[in-house]
Amino acid sequence: MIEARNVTVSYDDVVAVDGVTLRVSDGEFLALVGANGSGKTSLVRTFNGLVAPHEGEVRVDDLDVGSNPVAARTAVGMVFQDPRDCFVAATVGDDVAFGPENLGLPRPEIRDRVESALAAVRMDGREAERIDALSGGERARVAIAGALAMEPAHLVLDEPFAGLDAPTRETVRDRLRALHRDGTGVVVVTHEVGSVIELADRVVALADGEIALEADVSGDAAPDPAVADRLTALGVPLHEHE
Ligand SMILES: Nc1ncnc2c1ncn2[C@@H]1O[C@H](COP(=O)(O)OP(=O)(O)OP(=O)(O)O)[C@@H](O)[C@H]1O
Repeated sequence: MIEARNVTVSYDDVVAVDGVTLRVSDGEFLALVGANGSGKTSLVRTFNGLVAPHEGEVRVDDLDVGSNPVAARTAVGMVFQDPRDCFVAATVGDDVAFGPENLGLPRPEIRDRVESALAAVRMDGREAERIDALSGGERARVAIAGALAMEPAHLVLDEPFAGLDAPTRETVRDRLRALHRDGTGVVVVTHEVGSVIELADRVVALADGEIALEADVSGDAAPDPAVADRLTALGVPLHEHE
């Protein structure tokens, strides 16, 4: 479980996250939504210690993240909005293998994980390609594959659909659906609610660093109209044209 208690994150005089308390259960699929600048990225970065809360605390599997950063990063895999800085190897295959190698897994298992993670983002068979020769969308896909290959208990993806073409979006969505079905906790940070609502158990919307809406949407073919109205009012309509 990921548990943020009364978390505040500030940058100089900007309060990005303002006293948020949020629990993400094991195996839960949470859509964390909100307009640009509402604090989504800052909040999730506290989940594995990339950002330290200025107030409050974050616990993962009942361990304080600040004092157990390695455990937190193993339990909570994160894919960034801008993956440019997160590559550690020159080629696609070596980059995706890096995390599993650090877990000390046997070679065949590493190979299987890399293959499966690359297939999930429609990059199968491209292990030997250089990352610096890939397009932005392809790099985003490799970043997702790198996190998938770690098979963390919780996977946090920050705007995972940005820059992906329609078939790849569908493939990534299918993989997230399958991961959730198999028990992985998934947190998708997005301002496109419509792209994840069918997959999610719960939607939490942030506005000005605070939780403005929390709604159970599991099993709903279409969310409650009141929830849809509220999301529109918060600047994150279910459908882009609203
Ligand atoms: N490194 C930083 N330094 C200064 N201010 C920052 C920094 N990161 C975020 N902020 C500010 O904190 C607030 C929340 O930003 P954050 O990126 O967490 O929100 P967000 O909901 O993820 O937004 P977006 O969808 O645009 O990524 C914004 O006002 C933003 O400008």
